[in-house]
Parts: sequence; structure tokens; C-alpha cells
Amino acid sequence: MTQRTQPPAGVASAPPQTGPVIRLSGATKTFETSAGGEFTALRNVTLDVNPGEFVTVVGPTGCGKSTTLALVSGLEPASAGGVEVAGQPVRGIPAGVGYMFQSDAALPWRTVLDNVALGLRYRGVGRAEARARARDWIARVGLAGFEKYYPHQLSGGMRKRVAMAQMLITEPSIILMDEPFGALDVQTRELMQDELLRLWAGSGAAVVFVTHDLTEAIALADRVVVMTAAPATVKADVRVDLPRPRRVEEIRLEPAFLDIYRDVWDALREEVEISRMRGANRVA
Ligand SMILES: Nc1ncnc2c1ncn2[C@@H]1O[C@H](COP(=O)(O)OP(=O)(O)OP(=O)(O)O)[C@@H](O)[C@H]1O
Repeated sequence: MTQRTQPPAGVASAPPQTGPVIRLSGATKTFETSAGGEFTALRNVTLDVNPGEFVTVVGPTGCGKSTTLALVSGLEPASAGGVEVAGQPVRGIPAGVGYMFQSDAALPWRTVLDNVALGLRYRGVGRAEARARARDWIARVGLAGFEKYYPHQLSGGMRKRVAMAQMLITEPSIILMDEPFGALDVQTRELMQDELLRLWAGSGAAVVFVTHDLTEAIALADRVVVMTAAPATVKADVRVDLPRPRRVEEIRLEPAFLDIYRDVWDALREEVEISRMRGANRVA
């Protein structure tokens, strides 16, 4: 990773961690189906994520990407294999993990200020300090002046800025993102991708970001992990050696970007075809 700056005040710097901050070793996840059978969503997934690394995960629809995040976040236990966060086996929700999903987490009856302060209030921070830090984060995500607005008074992009402030105010050392910009229009999505890179730069946080959008996956990442059709396992792990800081709309036109795109798509194409064929057989 290149061109890291000093962390801005209030953002956690990387913990003194020598090994990977996330380690999946042969992780398998089997769900019970409503028909009383079993369905294996993940099989033998082995993946390390280092402190400060930005890893994106792509794969055919329904292959098990969200399930991978659920194992790391402790929302689902692995059926077999190991899942470690910060060198410790995951049992329950680990400390220092921030989340952002496609749907908004903002409470509709609270203002932007109170929504952003909420994570600190849950952690026992006093009201005045939580609000002061929330004001700071609201400004950092470009929403100064909107503190008293309610979520329904904001655009989709602005609500994503609120979601980023809500997540970053807790200074996570691991950030898990599941298609966070999936519902945005293309221009707003690119804007938010740039904002995310700006806010993440220097934070020291490791990011695991699930997306269906290959351009987004490559533009953001240090590594793109390609998963197979279900049950998901790691098919390819493609390094993205593009310089930082990046601007998404510029980097995607670079010849080196297109080479990486080709590598990722070569790995993904077959899995998408398998997944489509299964879908076609199911409805045939
Ligand atoms: N709690 C659960 N119980 C039973 N099956 C589940 C459960 N959670 C996920 N699955 C199944 O596991 C598979 C993987 O789901 P997952 O949501 O991880 O896929 P995904 O790759 O994130 O999907 P998408 O690309 O559509 O977002 C799916 O077939 C899904 O139906």
C-alpha cells in the first residue's frame, strides 16, 4: 500500500498487530434448510486480511459472500474450520468491528447528529462528548449544516455519508461492508467510493468489501478475492498494484486497471456461468 498519510485526529491507527487481523482457515458453513436438509454455503475458505489492507470480495450471486462477512462478524458461527479476528477465535461479535450494509442503519426518528452520536452513546461516552465528536465526523463526511436533519430529508448519497460517519466514529480496526453503495446511481456511487477511500486512507483499518461491481472492486482494493459458485471457496486472489491516492473515475481508465479487470473477469466468468446454469435448471 502506498502514500499513507498520518491518521486524522480521532481515527484509530493500526493496532500493533503482526499477523493478519482476519484469518479464515478452512472455514465451512452449513445451514439447515427448511425442508430439514443441509445446505453448504461456504466450503473450506482460507483467507488472510492484514491490518490496513483493503480487500474486496466478488462472486456469483448467492455464492456465500455475505455469509463470509457473517462469520467474521460473529453473527454466524463456522460449522468447521477456523475464524480468527486479531489473533483470537471469533466467539460472538468481536470488538473493533464496524459494519456498513446496503440498507441504511439510521434511525428515522433521530436527527443526523443523534444518529451519528449513537454508537458512542452505546459505548458509554457522555452526551456532550459524543455530540462533539459526532459534529466532527459529520463535517468530515461533508454534511456540516445538516446536523438537525432527519434521514428522510436527505438524498441517498447523503444517507450513505451518515452511514459512514456512524461507522467511523467508533474507530473500527476492521470494517465490513456488504454492497454498501449497491442502491446508488452510478455518479453518486463513484462519489461515495472516492469519499470512502479518502476517509479510510491513514485510518489503519482493514476493510472487507463485498460487491457485484468489478470496477468498484478493483478501484478500491489492494486485493480482489474471487469466490466460486456455491458452495463458495476462494478461486483467485488478485493483487491490485495501482498507486494511491486514487480517484475512481480516473483509475478505471488506466491500462493497468484494464489488465487487472481481465484477470478478475477470467477467474469470475466460469463461476458466473455455473451459477446461471444452475438457475436455468432450477426454473426449467
Ligand atoms: N441463515 C440462513 N439459512 C439458510 N440458508 C442461508 C442462510 N443465510 C444464507 N443462506 C444461503 O447461503 C447461500 C449464500 O448466501 P449469501 O447471502 O452469503 O450469498 P451472497 O454471495 O452474499 O449473495 P448475493 O450475491 O445475492 O448478495 C444462499 O444460497 C443463501 O440462501
